[in-house]
Amino acid sequence: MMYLSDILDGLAFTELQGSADVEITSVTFDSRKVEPGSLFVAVKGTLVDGHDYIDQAIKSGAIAIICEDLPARTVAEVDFLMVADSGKALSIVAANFYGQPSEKLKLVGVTGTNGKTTVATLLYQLFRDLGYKCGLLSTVENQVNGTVIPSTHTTPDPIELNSLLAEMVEQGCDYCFMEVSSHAIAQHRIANLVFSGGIFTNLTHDHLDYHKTFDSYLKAKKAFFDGLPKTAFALTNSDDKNGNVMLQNTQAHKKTYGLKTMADYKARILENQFEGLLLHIDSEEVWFKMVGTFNAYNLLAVYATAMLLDQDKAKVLTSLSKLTGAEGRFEYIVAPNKVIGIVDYAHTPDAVQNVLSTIHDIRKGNEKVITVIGCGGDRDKTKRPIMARVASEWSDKVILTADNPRTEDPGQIIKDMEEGVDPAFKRHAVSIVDRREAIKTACMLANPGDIILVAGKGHEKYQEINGVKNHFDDMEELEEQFKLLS
Ligand SMILES: CC(=O)N[C@H]1[C@@H](OP(=O)(O)OP(=O)(O)OC[C@H]2O[C@@H](n3ccc(=O)[nH]c3=O)[C@H](O)[C@@H]2O)O[C@H](CO)[C@@H](O)[C@@H]1O[C@H](C)C(=O)N[C@@H](C)C(=O)N[C@H](CCC(=O)O)C(=O)O
Ligand SMILES: Nc1ncnc2c1ncn2[C@@H]1O[C@H](COP(=O)(O)OP(=O)(O)OP(=O)(O)O)[C@@H](O)[C@H]1O
Ligand SMILES: N[C@H](CCC[C@H](N)C(=O)O)C(=O)O
Ligand SMILES: [Mg+2]
Repeated sequence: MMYLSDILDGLAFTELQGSADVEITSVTFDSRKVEPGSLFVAVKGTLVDGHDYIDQAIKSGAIAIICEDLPARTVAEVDFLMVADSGKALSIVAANFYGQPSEKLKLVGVTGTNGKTTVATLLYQLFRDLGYKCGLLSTVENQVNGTVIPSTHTTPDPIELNSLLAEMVEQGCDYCFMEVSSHAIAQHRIANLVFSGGIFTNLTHDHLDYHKTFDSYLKAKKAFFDGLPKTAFALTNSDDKNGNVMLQNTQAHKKTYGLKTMADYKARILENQFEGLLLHIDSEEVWFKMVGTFNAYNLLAVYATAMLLDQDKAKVLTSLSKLTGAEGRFEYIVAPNKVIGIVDYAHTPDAVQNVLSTIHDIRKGNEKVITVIGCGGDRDKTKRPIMARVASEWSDKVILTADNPRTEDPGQIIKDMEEGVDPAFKRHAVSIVDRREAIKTACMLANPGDIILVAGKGHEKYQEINGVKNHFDDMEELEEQFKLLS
């Protein structure tokens, strides 16, 4: 049994009416999920204002309301608590409601533009292999020690987040590795969690629709490190231009990793091939199954984290050398006629550049590179022409197509992309709106040995059009087409 007074610890509020001694059945910020006895937290969102749904919440049985502004009509039996920031308040009461689960395991957060899913997944796989019970919160999926729970966000909302952490504690997990998105930091989804460590991967162009400027995107990421406790470690990529900025104001133990600059944890690439990476890492030479320079960074970040968490070096390197990371990240298949198909979640200019330069570095000869790429609707429009430019400059042929159009016209998204293709590369580029047709055309154009990169959707099993998610799987499409190539 949980009383309102039990879940207000750490919350600065003014109580206007009612009594904190009411029993709370659930906490929610969505009036549609209110049930009798719920505490409803009214949050000002990006589309609508949760305060407009207070009446609805009360009708559905809410017994207490947390809000920033008092509604015109209040109800005597309902407790109203006024706070300065409902988003922050939501995180505080959610953590209290679920018994502060982040304090009961070692929680490690990964932030940065690219590489979060890869690093968090590798850590989860590594620590399970080392014998620990673990949890994972990621874009691809959430996991509680092997049990998969589908994920809808890179970082869940505070209620789902704390409820998943509580489940991990219940199942006896020692660690949880989670992605920390910039949206989550800005919306205080992670406020009030107790982290044992934070990892920074890199910062490049993304999400400017939401953060408006690169500087405010940077500040959002930095806020995660600013908020880490003294007992935590803060591990940054010292080769990234903003790597050290992240640690400027943190009180956590500062640690660095890098391939080029001075760092606490260093590695050097000895071989970079389709079959994997040979790294000189912390005085050892080890083969890994992961491909490309960007994965050398991811592997080094994971290795450094394992060291900071006091794991045995030899065991860590042996285990890491076997791992292949997350689904839909540089996954490849080979057709009977030796055409190679790669599915990769590259959906930022930097990721597209990284994956294509990796393909260039590791191809055996002069095989053609054919890239199929689109950009998501209702997301950062400014990255569209840049992604198309990078793709056309680094490919022998590029097919611009739809990604998740969401509520936008896919033809218009492709037009935005076309703007970025330099005239010198125009002859390399064609536009085919239908993604299935685009993949099919790439397969028809490929000769034995050529490489087809299908970028942007990685693990996604759907294409979202006007709020409907239709089944679509890049790898499945390639497999179908590859059956016909002999
Ligand atoms: C732009 C954005 O980030 N939106 C997120 C945000 O919603 P919001 O506050 O803007 O919601 P809103 O629709 O304006 O509603 C405001 C409030 O009114 C409430 N409401 C609304 C309607 C109603 O009938 N009753 C009601 O109570 C809502 O529950 C909400 O509390 O907070 C919600 C709860 O956490 C999120 O589900 C929602 O994610 C939307 C669906 C989304 O697409 N988010 C993406 C952009 C996102 O968060 N991506 C990041 C990063 C991706 C990455 O780089 O990996 C992620 O972490 O996944
Ligand atoms: N360390 C890295 N540096 C740059 N690019 C990377 C790095 N790791 C992965 N990538 C590229 O970015 C893509 C996405 O990787 P990943 O899913 O690990 O990133 P993410 O940060 O979780 O992305 P999201 O913001 O969507 O959650 C990969 O498919 C690859 O092309
Ligand atoms: N986590 C990223 C995913 C982008 C994936 C791409 N397929 C798209 O739909 O834009 C985002 O929310 O921006
Ligand atoms: Mg991710």
